Amino acid sequence: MSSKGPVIIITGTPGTGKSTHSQLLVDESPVPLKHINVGEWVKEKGWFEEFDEEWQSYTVDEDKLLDELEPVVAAGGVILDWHTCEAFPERWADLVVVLRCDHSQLWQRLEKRNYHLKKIQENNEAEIMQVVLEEARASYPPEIVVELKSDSMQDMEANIARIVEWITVWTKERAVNVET
Ligand SMILES: Nc1ncnc2c1ncn2[C@@H]1O[C@H](COP(=O)(O)OP(=O)(O)O)[C@@H](O)[C@H]1O
Repeated sequence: MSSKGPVIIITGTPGTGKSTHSQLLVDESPVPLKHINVGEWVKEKGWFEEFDEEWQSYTVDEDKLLDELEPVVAAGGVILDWHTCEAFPERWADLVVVLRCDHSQLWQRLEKRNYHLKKIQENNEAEIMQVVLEEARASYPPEIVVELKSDSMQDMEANIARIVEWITVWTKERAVNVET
């Protein structure tokens, strides 16, 4: 019997609901899951090379990040929550969830976060052009990439139920010990 839970990547444009979904999944998953907010992790550990004032973003030290994540991922039972997913090796992921959001809703969510206008525009355009979805599709096999709408609380509830169902089936198929 294996005790390894799945590795789930939750990705999407900032503000689409990755962290909120991840927290709910940690609470509702039938197997223990560890939520790694990769952006926060990078900042906490100082794994970035420079801060771009104009775009208010970091250039991440990806080699360092991947080295540190490798053993965490190998242990299984992880949610990787990040606005990009192409840096992660294909072999890591059991499921890749791409959250999508209506652009006017996204605009409001990012405004509430006090992002400056340029950053709101950049993210909103990326969402309209489905940049993260295309990136996920280019990086992982199509059967493990799932696009989910995250406009409302109802969407979120349905998404969580669906992912919990997926985890239940996945763990049963692999006879994962759910008692841990
Ligand atoms: N499906 C949803 N319906 C309503 N509000 C949502 C939904 N998903 C996220 N939110 C809200 O949008 C904001 C951004 O969510 P968050 O999970 O922090 O996004 P991300 O981690 O993708 O940046 C939060 O205030 C959250 O409560």
